[in-house]
Amino acid sequence: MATANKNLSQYDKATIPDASKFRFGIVVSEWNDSITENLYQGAYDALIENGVLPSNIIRWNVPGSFELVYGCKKMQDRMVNAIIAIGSVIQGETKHFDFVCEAVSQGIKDLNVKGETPVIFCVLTDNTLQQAKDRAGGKHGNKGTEAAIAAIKMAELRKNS
Ligand SMILES: Nc1c(NC[C@H](O)[C@H](O)[C@H](O)CO)[nH]c(=O)[nH]c1=O
Ligand SMILES: CC(=O)[C@@H](O)COP(=O)(O)O
Repeated sequence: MATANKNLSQYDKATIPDASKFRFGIVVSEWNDSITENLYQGAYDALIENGVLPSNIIRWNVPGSFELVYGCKKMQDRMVNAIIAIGSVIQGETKHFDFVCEAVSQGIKDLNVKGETPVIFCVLTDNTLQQAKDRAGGKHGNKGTEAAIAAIKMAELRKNS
């Protein structure tokens, strides 16, 4: 189902595990920070709404989405139950968009394969700034909220596995 047909901020609270004992790392790209700050706020608010203590949320910033992979790799060395990687990649004039998106998605996939701490892919890859705005608290909701819920569910899966 395309994002246009759902709201990224909607979830059934009854299906969310108790997150009060979990610790989360959030690594945030500074590129397109008008978007990434909205994504972070959506993720932070959803974690708090589901019982996570503010002191159990660790935030690090990285320059761009390409550096999310390194930042999340180092975050995996910390005592957190799950990690959220937040970025916004927007198509420019060149093929650079393709290389950044590929590197980040493959890199975060690799961290999930090789590491013990789940890393949630909260990286928007949009054709336009408007598409990014629509998915970072706009008409399609907030991808950060969706990512926080995924992080809680994956932390619970890791605990029970
Ligand atoms: N164009 C975007 C970038 N580009 C920067 C790279 O992510 C990286 O920081 C640079 O190549 C140095 O290694 N990053 C984004 O997050 N979003 C963009 O739209
Ligand atoms: C995703 C990017 O790196 C891109 O926004 C950079 O813009 P350009 O392709 O015009 O250099």
